[in-house]
Amino acid sequence: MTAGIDTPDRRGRTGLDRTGRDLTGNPRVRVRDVRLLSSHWYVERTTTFDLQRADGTWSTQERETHDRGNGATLLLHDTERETVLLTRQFRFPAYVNGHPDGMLIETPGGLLDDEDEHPEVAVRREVVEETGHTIGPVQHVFDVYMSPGSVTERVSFYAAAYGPATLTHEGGGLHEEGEDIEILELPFREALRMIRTGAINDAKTIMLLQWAALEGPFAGLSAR
Ligand SMILES: Nc1nc2c(ncn2[C@@H]2O[C@H](COP(=O)(O)OP(=O)(O)O[C@H]3O[C@H](CO)[C@@H](O)[C@H](O)[C@@H]3O)[C@@H](O)[C@H]2O)c(=O)[nH]1
Ligand SMILES: [Mg+2]
Repeated sequence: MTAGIDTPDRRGRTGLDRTGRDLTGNPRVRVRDVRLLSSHWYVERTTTFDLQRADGTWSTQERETHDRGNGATLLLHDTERETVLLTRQFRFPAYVNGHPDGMLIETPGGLLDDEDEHPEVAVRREVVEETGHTIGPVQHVFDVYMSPGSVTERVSFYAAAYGPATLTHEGGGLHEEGEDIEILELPFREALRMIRTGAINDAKTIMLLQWAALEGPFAGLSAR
């Protein structure tokens, strides 16, 4: 008996070694075996598959995947005041890999509750929890694989307006889940400058700020 396969793991999951076995979308890929390596909080697997090369010959590959589900994130913008609302929180994976203090400036967001939750529903919940703003209409921007060689996560990106009228809660994240999130309002131009200096160095945040400048709510506003 193995937790996560035939008995529930610490998060109640079973059958974790079945993921990927029934894929049929690509005739040049044949999944042979899936091994569960870990299901402590997120799920690590190694999958053996045959892959047909462009010249028609087949090779066998083994690839590890880190599966933590999918995520969603959102840029809060105030086009009148030319500001954005970002979060700041401690991120251990960045801290352990060279970030001076691990305090990352990010657009709010988080993981979907499960694979059936719509990312727009998830992003509204995360934005209220983290910033206190209950947003109106949201604009879908793009869906992105952030690290496709190893991490399965697909992140859905959105944007929405915020202002005094959307502030309904306190924000700051869920204390019972260990979240302690600062809210940071920045002039949009200042946020763009912070990408240049490295003060903002989270991928999703940079992507949304640059999208906003290129073709989003701040298109046409000079970055200087
Ligand atoms: N015990 C435990 N708790 C964890 C662990 N990893 C995360 N958590 C908890 O799980 C929750 C995750 O918070 P979310 O707001 O849902 O996710 P996030 O970490 O902010 O961001 C995720 O989504 C982003 C996309 O918007 C991603 O960019 C980011 O990498 C991450 O996947 C937090 O309460 C955190 O404390 C872990 O290893 N152990
Ligand atoms: Mg979050």
